[in-house]
Amino acid sequence: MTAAPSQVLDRVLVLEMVRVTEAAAIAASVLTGRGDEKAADAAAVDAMRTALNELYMDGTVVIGEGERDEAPMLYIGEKVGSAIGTGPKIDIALDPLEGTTICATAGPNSLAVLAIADEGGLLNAPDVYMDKIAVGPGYPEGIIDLDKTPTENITAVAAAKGVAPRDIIVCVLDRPRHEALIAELRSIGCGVMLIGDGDVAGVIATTNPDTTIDVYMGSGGAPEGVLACAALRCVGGQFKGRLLFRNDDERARAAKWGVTDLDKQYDLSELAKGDCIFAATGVTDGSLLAGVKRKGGKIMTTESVVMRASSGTVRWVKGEHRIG
Ligand SMILES: O=P(O)(O)OC[C@H]1O[C@](O)(COP(=O)(O)O)[C@@H](O)[C@@H]1O
Repeated sequence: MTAAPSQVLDRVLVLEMVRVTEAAAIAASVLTGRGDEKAADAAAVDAMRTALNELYMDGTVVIGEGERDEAPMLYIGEKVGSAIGTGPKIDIALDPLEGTTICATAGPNSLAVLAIADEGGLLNAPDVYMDKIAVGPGYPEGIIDLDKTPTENITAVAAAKGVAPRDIIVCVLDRPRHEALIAELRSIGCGVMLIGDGDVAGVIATTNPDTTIDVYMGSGGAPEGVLACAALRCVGGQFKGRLLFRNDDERARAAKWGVTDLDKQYDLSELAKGDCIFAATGVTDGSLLAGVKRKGGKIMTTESVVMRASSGTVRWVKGEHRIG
């Protein structure tokens, strides 16, 4: 699926996005493996906010660290950029440290992540769970459907790939709530790759044959779902998501951010629509990106990816940063 180029998302911003995720990743990396999730997250948030405020834009955080009363920085609705009120109006979805526990325990696949789109381009997903299913590019449109059972989805994907269900690898977050899903997938012979955290990387992994992951399934954060969709818009693939609510408070939160149909099955193009840019920098090593490394005493190396939906361009960026 392609998108018409936005008149607002300046080409310059494509590369500037990397500076922002690099800054967050470097700040978090200093606390990798220190067992302090909050400190690592706070460092990433602070660095990302500072870097965002240097960009020429009138930015609005639509997916961020939470609501204003619970998150002092990068809260939903916060204005960022150096040209508030005058610059191009841009919506921002961000997760300065996706996989806080991974970072705190030096596990794989923690990332600093950012997506931008024209105003209104990203679903203002509340901080609730989302049921998700994703596949990479190359499958017939509509092959995955949350209204179908896991067995039906896997059978369809396997048939389209020309293999048996036992040849399909499904990535699932390792959570007690997924016990029945995992059991069903194993009962039809699928390989289930369990991940401890980090489903943005899990969804994106379906687009990279090297990971061997064919399908992503299960529930995770709704904001992470929108971020993953921004990436899939750029590199191809399909995604379906449905918000999951545990109580009336969560339903009210969704309504507050303009979500009217609470049971809707969202398509990729509704979660991230139009032109968008996605950027990520690895904090720890993972299937998508290498993590931040210290090279000698005063140099940090980073690996990032930045991509744009309208052009389909994917840039892999290696950075060397001199630190004080
Ligand atoms: O841990 P839960 O409650 O199952 O939530 C799943 C979500 O948590 C994560 O694994 C990590 O999120 P954080 O970075 O906020 O810790 C996400 O990738 C995923 O969407």
